[in-house]
Amino acid sequence: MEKISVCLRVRPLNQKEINDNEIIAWDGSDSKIQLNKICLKDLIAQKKVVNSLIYEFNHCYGQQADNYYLFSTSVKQVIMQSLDGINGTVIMYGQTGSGKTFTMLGKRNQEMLQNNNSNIQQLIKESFANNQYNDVGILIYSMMELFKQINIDEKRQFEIKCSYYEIYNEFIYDLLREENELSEPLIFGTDYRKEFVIKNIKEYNVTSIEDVITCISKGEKNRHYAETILNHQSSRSHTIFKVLISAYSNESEEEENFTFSTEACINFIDLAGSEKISSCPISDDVTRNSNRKDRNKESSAINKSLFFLTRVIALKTQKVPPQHIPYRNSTLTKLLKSSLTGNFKTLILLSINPGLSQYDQTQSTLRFGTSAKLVESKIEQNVNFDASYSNNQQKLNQLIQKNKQNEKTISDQQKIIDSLKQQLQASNYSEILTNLKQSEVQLASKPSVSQFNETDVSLLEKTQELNSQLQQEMDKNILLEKNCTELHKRLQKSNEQILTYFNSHKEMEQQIKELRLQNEKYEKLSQNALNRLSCYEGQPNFKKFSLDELQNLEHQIQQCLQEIKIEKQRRNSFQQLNIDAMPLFTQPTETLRSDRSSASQDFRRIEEEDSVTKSQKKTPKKDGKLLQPKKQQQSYFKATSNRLSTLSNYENKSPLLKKPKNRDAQNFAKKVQDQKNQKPSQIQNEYRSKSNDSHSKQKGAQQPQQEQSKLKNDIQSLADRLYSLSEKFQLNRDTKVSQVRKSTNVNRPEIIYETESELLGDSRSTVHKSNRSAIK
Ligand SMILES: Nc1ncnc2c1ncn2[C@@H]1O[C@H](COP(=O)(O)OP(=O)(O)OP(=O)(O)O)[C@@H](O)[C@H]1O
Repeated sequence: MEKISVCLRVRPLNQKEINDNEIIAWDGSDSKIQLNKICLKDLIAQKKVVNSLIYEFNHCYGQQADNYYLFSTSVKQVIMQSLDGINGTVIMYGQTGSGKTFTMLGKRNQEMLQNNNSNIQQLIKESFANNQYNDVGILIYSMMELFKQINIDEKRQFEIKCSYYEIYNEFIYDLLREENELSEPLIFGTDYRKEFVIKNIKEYNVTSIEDVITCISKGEKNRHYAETILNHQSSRSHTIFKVLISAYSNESEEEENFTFSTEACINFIDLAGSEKISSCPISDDVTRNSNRKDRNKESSAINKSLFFLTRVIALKTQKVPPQHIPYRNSTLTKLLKSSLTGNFKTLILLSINPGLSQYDQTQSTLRFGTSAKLVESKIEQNVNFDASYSNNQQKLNQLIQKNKQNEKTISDQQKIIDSLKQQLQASNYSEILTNLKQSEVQLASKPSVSQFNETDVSLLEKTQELNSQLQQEMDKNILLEKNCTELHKRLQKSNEQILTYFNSHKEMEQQIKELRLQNEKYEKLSQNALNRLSCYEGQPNFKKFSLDELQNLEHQIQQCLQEIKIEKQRRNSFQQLNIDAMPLFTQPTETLRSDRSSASQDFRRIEEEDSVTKSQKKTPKKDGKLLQPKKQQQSYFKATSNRLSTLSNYENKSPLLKKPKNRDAQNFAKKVQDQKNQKPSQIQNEYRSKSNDSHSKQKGAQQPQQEQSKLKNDIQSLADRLYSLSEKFQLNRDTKVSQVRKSTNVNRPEIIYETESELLGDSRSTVHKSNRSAIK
């Protein structure tokens, strides 16, 4: 047993109610609703309530909830179960103007139906696009869902039928009938289960949502509306939109030889307003234009039916329900009997106006809902095993019809043959003969009546089978096409990737080529080195190295080379210094020369003076230079002659210094360098002595010129630096070479020198070599 679901929807206040300063009386949550504190106080003061009442339902939808949300959270499950043969009923209950029709049909759909505009697809599209889910009602959303599920179900075939009728003044009217038949009320009968059924109601086959809209549209036109003050378009009848869903399984149960099928119906019931007549005043216009008696009659019929509905529910929910429940008291209860007694999944949607002024009506709706939710029903699946039989019966009828047609064709053909035969007997026309033959052939190709009966059934089955196979193949084809396009896309992507890989592969090949060349070069180098190394293999101290040792050795050599390189750079800078210093070297030579000539002149003059002094025995003149004492003169003479001899000595030893002043500076520097490389210490000494000589001569000559002394100083410092650097350079070299020798135990300077020049790319390896030997 399953309890009836009861949900509540609270509509927002409309503009008129806002203008009238209507107060919202109710606070709702997910499943509960209660009077808010301010209104509760008021009502307690008015002695309408004693304390707060909390009403609880399956779901409470607030003012913001829309139709689609309501459908998806409550109605959808009823629809889904109907596809499996479980009946369903969705009942809208509430006072007039509380939003029952709004929920059932939707805001814009309602207008659309009244304006003969049936572009439902457009409306649905727009409502989804604009998030206006109140434009369409739960009925359309349900039917949409139904068709959606049917279309994706491959194992079953469905047949959907719709009927639309109303209970007006306790009479049932078929809303889908033509206008002239509308006034004829329908009557009740009972089916084999003793359930009430409406006789002769029209059922329309529907295959799309458009078909459904056509039905509703037709019904809405015929529906009885009347204007009340509470609601401009108040429904004055209970309307029922009934949907019959029959499902046939495609897979027959071999053993039992029947086709499994289910049947279910869903009733969408929009009840008329549940208000009391007293609280439902009729507008003046209506009073003027129509019969007030009619309106009262309508209202009393509505109220009566709703009263009996409430009563039935109350009886059913008693602790011990009475054996007899008076369903027959009203048309509505008769109709709802099956929905309330069992085998129906029933959902009651209560709608309320939240205004304080509508408190009594709302309270009555809430009470109805509270008792309704206690009603239990036994839900079972409606399985119809007879459906296969009726289905087969239908097929048989079709075959019989076909046979009849074929029989007629055969008899027609026979008649033609007979007439042709007669013609043939009358004359021997070949044309007639051929016609006859053709007719006979045609006739032979047609199955006989008896044959037809047997073969046609199997043919039909085969055709169906082939059709389904064809469908399957087509589906497969579509799938394959999809896969193909997908694969094609992937292939394109892969091609692009291959192209990029190809390009990078090309680049890498080029790089590999270059690396190979380098490798070859290095291999050659290492081969050369190995060859040279092999020369030493025979030597007694030769030791074979492990890879680590060789690597270590190589590292040391690299370090040594690095230092050599630095020394080289230093030497280059010395060269540059030499070039810069060249004019300084040439200058003192010239000065020395002039010194020598002036000194020899002085010497001669002193000798002359000496001889004159000797002969005349006179005191020397007072002009300084010539008035020196003899001792001084002698020592000066001695010093000068010493200096001169040193200079000439120096000139003999260093012919380069004798070179004229305009000699090419570069050449000079180079040769100085060469000389320095050969005998650095000797040259340095010479420079020193030269410098000293020059200094002392200048002193002796008493020609203290500042410039000259500065130049001399410069030369001296340069010479010193050159000397020390050259010494240092030699020392470094020797130390390194001896270190390497020590570490390798082999005396093989050639290897180092050659490797150095090869690795540094120095074309002057021979110079280094010779230099090295010189240094050694
Ligand atoms: N949830 C809602 N949001 C906005 N407007 C609503 C809502 N519910 C109802 N309305 C408006 O309230 C008015 C009355 O609604 P509706 O006609 O659906 O009431 P009803 O309960 O069907 O009344 P009756 O029983 O008299 O037919 C309509 O103008 C409708 O647009």
